[in-house]
Amino acid sequence: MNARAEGPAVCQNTPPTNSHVREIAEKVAPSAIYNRGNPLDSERLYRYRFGVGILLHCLTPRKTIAMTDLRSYVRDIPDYPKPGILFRDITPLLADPQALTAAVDAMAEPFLDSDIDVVAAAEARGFIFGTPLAMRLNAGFVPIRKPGKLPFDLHSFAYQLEYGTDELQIHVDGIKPGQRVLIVDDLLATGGTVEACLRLLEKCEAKIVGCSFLIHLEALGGEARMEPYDVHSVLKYGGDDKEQELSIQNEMPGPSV
Ligand SMILES: O=P(O)(O)OC[C@H]1O[C@H](OP(=O)(O)OP(=O)(O)O)[C@H](O)[C@@H]1O
Ligand SMILES: Nc1ncnc2[nH]cnc12
Repeated sequence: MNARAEGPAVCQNTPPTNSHVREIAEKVAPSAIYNRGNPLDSERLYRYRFGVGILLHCLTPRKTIAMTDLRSYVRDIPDYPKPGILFRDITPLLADPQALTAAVDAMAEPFLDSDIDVVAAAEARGFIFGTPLAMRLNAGFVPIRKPGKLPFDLHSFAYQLEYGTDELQIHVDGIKPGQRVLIVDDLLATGGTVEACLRLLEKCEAKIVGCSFLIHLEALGGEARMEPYDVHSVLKYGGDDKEQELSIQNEMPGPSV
């Protein structure tokens, strides 16, 4: 019997009401809603709908993305933003729901049982991953920002680029002494950005549990600047293309990309 054709008009975009479900269920499987002759009460009806929902969720095939495939969502752009830089562009990965979920899951996985209180991340790309990781880890999120963006009292850390300096800031009350903090960023290159984050968190007297990156450009030696802290990265780009593998941070200061 085609219950949908003969039954009530159930809008595809809104959840069916209990009376819709009861009416359809009576036609499709009357035995499912009657127990020893008693009509299904609303609590049992709710449980029935909940159970069917869970079952359907578990049985629905979902696209999962292996780590090897995740790499294919990162696009290499030679000579951007300046000649000699091989830019690792994550926008295709961000645009794909499964790839984005797989990336966040893989970045969070080693820290699921680490009792993280707070995820800290530097703008702008760090924010993209920092917030969903905080939610995965049931932690708060604290932004680390470029000068002129945070309104309250600040800790600041200025750091050297090849030609010039840059600076990052955090609210003095962003992290309470002893809170367990995970640093998150999309990419580790020379380590200048994450080193600045570490120094700011040390000023807050945070307990730094580790750092999680989506991409690690290993040829640039950023890991050495992070000792003694634990580093986790999902996609490692080795030293084979050392000539081209440069951090945009080592170039003349220009507009942030
Ligand atoms: O290890 P490093 O040599 O410091 O390079 C890595 C940093 O470079 C990028 O940020 P960028 O400063 O370009 O800013 P954005 O996030 O605003 O794009 C990236 O998001 C990292 O934070
Ligand atoms: N090579 C690179 N590609 C993308 N983002 C970067 N940030 C620093 N270096 C980078």
